[in-house]
Amino acid sequence: MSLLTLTRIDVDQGGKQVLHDVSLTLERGEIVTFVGPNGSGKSTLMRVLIGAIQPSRGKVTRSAGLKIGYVPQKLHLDPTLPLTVRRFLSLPVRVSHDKTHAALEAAGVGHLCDRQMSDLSGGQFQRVLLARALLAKPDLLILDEATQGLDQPGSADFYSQIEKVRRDLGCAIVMVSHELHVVMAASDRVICLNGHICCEGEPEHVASAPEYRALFGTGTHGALALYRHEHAHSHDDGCSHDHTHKETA
Ligand SMILES: Nc1ncnc2c1ncn2[C@@H]1O[C@H](COP(=O)(O)OP(=O)(O)OP(=O)(O)O)[C@@H](O)[C@H]1O
Repeated sequence: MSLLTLTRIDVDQGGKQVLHDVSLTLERGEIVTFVGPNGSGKSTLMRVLIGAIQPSRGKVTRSAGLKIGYVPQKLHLDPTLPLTVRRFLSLPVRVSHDKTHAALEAAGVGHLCDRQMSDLSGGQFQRVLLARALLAKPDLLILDEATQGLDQPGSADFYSQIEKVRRDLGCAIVMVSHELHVVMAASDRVICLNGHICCEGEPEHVASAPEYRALFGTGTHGALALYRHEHAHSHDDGCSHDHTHKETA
């Protein structure tokens, strides 16, 4: 059975229709990325998936007992507050040391357990937020522009960690991002949103679709092809994704 299905949903906000006639099925273990211009309804759709917004029309069907983990864009913590990573993960509900450690390991930051939250880099902080979302062992992990503010190598590393999370834990992953070339390379399916679903499919298919090109131009297609080439290469020799920086700068 599918994890979650949206059937012909509309969402009205502030007297305006933000989403129109959106239908979507999420399967176990797939990575789906939403792209779309500013104001195209991406965050609104994530809120519908989480259950924070009810659609005005249409139907949302969730599989029984579906567990969702959410990684926000950013989280502001008072920098003067002494708070270790371990304690942060135990707020508001106390979590065992083993579970904390397993979640941090899955997010690629097992070594940061005793560090102060205020000392973490942007990339480390987002991975701790990822670990927090993994604590509940979600079937579906939702990331809403989780790499905003990270530089390009930092984002590429973060998304390669996301692929690892999917491999290790088998959860489905839904992401929103503006970093088309980086995110698309990690996705099984890309959905281009502009108030409605303009086009969807495998990354190459969407990147060459006229609807996508009308919104984003043609520039990202070359970058995507390069990234995919480099990406495959990096698995072979074990080097990092840093070289994507020079390819796409
Ligand atoms: N609570 C609300 N009340 C009124 N309008 C809203 C509300 N939430 C969202 N909107 C409007 O809905 C539209 C879609 O917003 P949303 O944040 O979902 O877009 P987005 O694609 O995530 O944008 P961005 O890429 O800039 O983050 C925007 O025009 C926004 O102003």
